[in-house]
Amino acid sequence: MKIGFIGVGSMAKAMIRGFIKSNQVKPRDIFVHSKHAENYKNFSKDYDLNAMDSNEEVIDSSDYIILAINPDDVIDVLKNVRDLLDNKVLISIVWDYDLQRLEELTNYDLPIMRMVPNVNVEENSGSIAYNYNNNLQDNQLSSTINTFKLLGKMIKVSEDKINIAGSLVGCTPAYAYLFVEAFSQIAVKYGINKKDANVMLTQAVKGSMETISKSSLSTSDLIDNVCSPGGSTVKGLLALKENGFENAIMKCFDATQGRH
Ligand SMILES: NC(=O)C1=CN([C@@H]2O[C@H](COP(=O)(O)OP(=O)(O)OC[C@H]3O[C@@H](n4cnc5c(N)ncnc54)[C@H](OP(=O)(O)O)[C@@H]3O)[C@@H](O)[C@H]2O)C=CC1
Ligand SMILES: O=C(O)[C@@H]1CCC=N1
Repeated sequence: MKIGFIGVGSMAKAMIRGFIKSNQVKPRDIFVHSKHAENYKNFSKDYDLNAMDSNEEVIDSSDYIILAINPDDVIDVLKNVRDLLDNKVLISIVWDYDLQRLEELTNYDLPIMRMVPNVNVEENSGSIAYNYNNNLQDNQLSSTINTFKLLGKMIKVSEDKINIAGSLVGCTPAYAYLFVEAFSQIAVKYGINKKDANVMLTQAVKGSMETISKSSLSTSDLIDNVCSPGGSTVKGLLALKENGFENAIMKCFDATQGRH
């Protein structure tokens, strides 16, 4: 499968690194272009990709085109390439651009898949919420899913829920990093060096996520299991609640749902 990237920013780079780490996608089957030559040419050289001189050339060389640009650039970019997309599959990772808008900006026959990935795709442990329009053929769907499964878990979501799923999938890594960063800073205050604190915290968080995904217990039961009666955990938990942890999470999530 020849994969083209229009835009080679943080997310495209994470996807490309994930594809290469999987050993299932050859660097020479990846074609890239972005706005600034110094950005995409250096990256392309580092990974032995095909650096193309224009978005048009990316499309010409690829079967599956990943639109990996920011929402404000979509209208201009698609205006210039919409007539070149015949017989291609467009995969958009653009935040808050629904399938209907993408169809309006291209042509109504184009197979389009919409995805919200997260940066963990770089380590092949990402998640990708996705949906697609009716123009996508079964073989296009299965080959896309088989390829993107290399990057992590694929989760099909209806169009009316994809922004909500997108916040859960796409934004959460930053909050998880902040959670670890906040605890590691306090560990430094108590005299543990940050590197050791990060090792301990990362393993504790990773193990907890593993437990959530494998256990038959609900998350609230799992919390209860950690809280020994009269113990430290419940005191910490109540301190979190008293200081607005859950309210802060709610505000955080609401903020991610603001339209651009
Ligand atoms: N970062 C994340 O974790 C996630 C991001 N997304 C979505 O993915 C999209 C990209 O995000 P992200 O990678 O973080 O953003 P970046 O700002 O890092 O990357 C944007 C890319 O778009 C390129 N670009 C801008 N104009 C053009 C153009 N005319 N032609 C070709 N390329 C162009 C830029 O080029 P150059 O580098 O040369 O300046 C850059 O490579 C966004 O819509 C975002 O919402 C979705 C889920 C998660
Ligand atoms: O911050 C953003 O808008 C993008 C979408 C999800 C993660 N990064």
